[in-house]
Amino acid sequence: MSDIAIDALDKQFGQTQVLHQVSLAIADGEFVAVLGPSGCGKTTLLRCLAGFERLDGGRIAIGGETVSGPGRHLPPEKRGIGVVFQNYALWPHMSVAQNVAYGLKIAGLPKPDRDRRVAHVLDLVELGPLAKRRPADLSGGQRQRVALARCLAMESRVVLLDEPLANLDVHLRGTLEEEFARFHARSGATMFYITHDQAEALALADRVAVMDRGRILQFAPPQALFRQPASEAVAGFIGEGRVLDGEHLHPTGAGLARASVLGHPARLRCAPDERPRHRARISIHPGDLDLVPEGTDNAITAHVTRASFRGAYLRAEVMAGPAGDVPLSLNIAAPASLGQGQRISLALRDGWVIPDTAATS
Ligand SMILES: Nc1ncnc2c1ncn2[C@@H]1O[C@H](COP(=O)(O)OP(=O)(O)OP(=O)(O)O)[C@@H](O)[C@H]1O
Repeated sequence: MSDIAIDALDKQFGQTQVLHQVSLAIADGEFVAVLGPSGCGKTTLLRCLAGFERLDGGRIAIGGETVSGPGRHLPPEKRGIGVVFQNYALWPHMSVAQNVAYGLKIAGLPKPDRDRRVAHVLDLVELGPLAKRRPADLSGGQRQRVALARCLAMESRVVLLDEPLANLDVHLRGTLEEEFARFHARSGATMFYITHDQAEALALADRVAVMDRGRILQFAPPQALFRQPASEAVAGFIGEGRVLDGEHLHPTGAGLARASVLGHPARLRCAPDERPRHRARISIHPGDLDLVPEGTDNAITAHVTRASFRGAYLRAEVMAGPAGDVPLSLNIAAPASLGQGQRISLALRDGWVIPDTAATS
């Protein structure tokens, strides 16, 4: 088993606390992405997990065995972990096959077994014909696959990936995202994937840990982060989210509620234990707003500040609400045309009442 239990992890560099009470319970074989802005502590968390850093507090267990904790620090090579770094950390003087075989050689696997396993994993990542090439003669994507082949060859049950797609072009990123998904399906390994790119995190992971300033804000499946953000910070961070004021919130049962948003009644989703309150904060996304004919009942009025052509749809930035001072974005299916300054009417189709964590029960 290679489940990972991170419990109340603290880490500081000098006087600076970089990780605060980080706890994550990751299931065996799960694909977890850690998403957060630059400097929030993602790489430090990965390095703690890999054993490159010692903890200042808390505990990490892999497959039930404590690898870091009070009085214990298992060295990186004893953790059964494969790491794919941003630069892939390939040996420049070794061929593709030698790079993949290196760990097996150190582990003492006899040469015939080694050769067999290397040939097999190079086939899996479709690099068999390039086995004799040096890393310098490979594309970024091919180097990436060598790094993955190395994890496959070592049969790592846990694979840590540190921004593996950074520095690659958009087309290659798409192809390699599929590569990771295939690698995960094939190996069944527990994957821990660091990124600051939310599209990547949401597309790949079973669950995403959203991190900010050394703390985990929410750890949930991509859909839940998008549809039920736990806080304003997550709501504003995921999927071009906007947070609006709601008034006179009335839960109506079954996770639904009514409230006044931008001066008009709205039907919203909420937590099942949500209570009536005067004020609430509402999470919405561009897809929750529809253009409706002028004069539609309860429509929100807005004026267009910018409209841009995006191929399949038109993207509109508008100012909405009774005072025309609330910025919103929406996507309108093509063909459509909107001009700057044009007055439009909108309907709010969906929204999520952000739970009031300060509420007393
Ligand atoms: N060895 C170190 N000594 C001192 N400070 C460090 C050290 N390593 C990281 N830090 C600091 O810890 C904080 C978190 O860094 P970390 O690299 O974990 O962030 P990150 O989220 O991975 O950022 P990025 O996405 O830019 O790589 C930063 O403020 C960084 O400057």
